[in-house]
Amino acid sequence: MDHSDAISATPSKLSPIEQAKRLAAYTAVDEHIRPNHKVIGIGSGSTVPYVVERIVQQGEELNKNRVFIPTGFQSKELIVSSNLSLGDVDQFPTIDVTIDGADEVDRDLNCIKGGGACHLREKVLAEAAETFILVADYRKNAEYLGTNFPGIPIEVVPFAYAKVLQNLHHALGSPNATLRMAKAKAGPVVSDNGNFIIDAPFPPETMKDPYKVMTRIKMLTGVVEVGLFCHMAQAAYFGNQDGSVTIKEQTDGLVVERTVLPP
Ligand SMILES: O=C(CO)[C@H](O)[C@H](O)COP(=O)(O)O
Repeated sequence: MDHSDAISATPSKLSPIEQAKRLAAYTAVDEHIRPNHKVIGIGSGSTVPYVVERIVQQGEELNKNRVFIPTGFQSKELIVSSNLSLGDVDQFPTIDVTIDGADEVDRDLNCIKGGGACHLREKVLAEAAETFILVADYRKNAEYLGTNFPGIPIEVVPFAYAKVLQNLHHALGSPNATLRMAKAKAGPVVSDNGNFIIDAPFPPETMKDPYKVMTRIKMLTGVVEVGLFCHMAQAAYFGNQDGSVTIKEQTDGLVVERTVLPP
């Protein structure tokens, strides 16, 4: 199977955005999930089901000897419903490859994550992985973070949320930081870890140095994890509208870009 499968399979059933997600996911799996990989981290979001779909297509023979580590409730369900073996990072603190979605990726492969409030576990699985790969559609491919996805998701322990919000508003330069509210429940979003999520937008100048802003936020007492992943990804795959895939990858300490053209 190759890149063309992601374009040809039931095209009419998928919207152009969904096709772009699937293209990215299939290409990333084809290039990074090898027969010798036995411990695989599965991220969260709407692109990741295509990652699992492609892994399942690699066949039972390969998958029967593998264990899959989820980043949260959604990916756990995905692994179980795909009849793949479930593990956890406390059993497997070293992961061969983790593939995950992203809310935005910059030219240096830094990214914003946490749109689905899963970024604590996602960062643990990214850090535990020998190789960490991002998959997304073309809308997530940006020069700088904060271009299309303005807020940085921040997981906080519930009793500290008001103090952290105040720190963000008055000391860190994010006057519009807000507590993320649930859509089908009264009150705030509660993460898989029982915590709250703050979304903190920062001015473009600040976002040009995501590592600096990440460390400043992380130093606030009450913050559990920041949805900025700096210097972690080896590559990011973006499915494009024309059926091509743009790949940004680390090569000899530099991020280089290549394109896989449609068949
Ligand atoms: O960080 C995440 C969840 O916390 C997701 O990976 C991110 O929101 C991307 O999701 P999608 O593939 O639906 O665009």
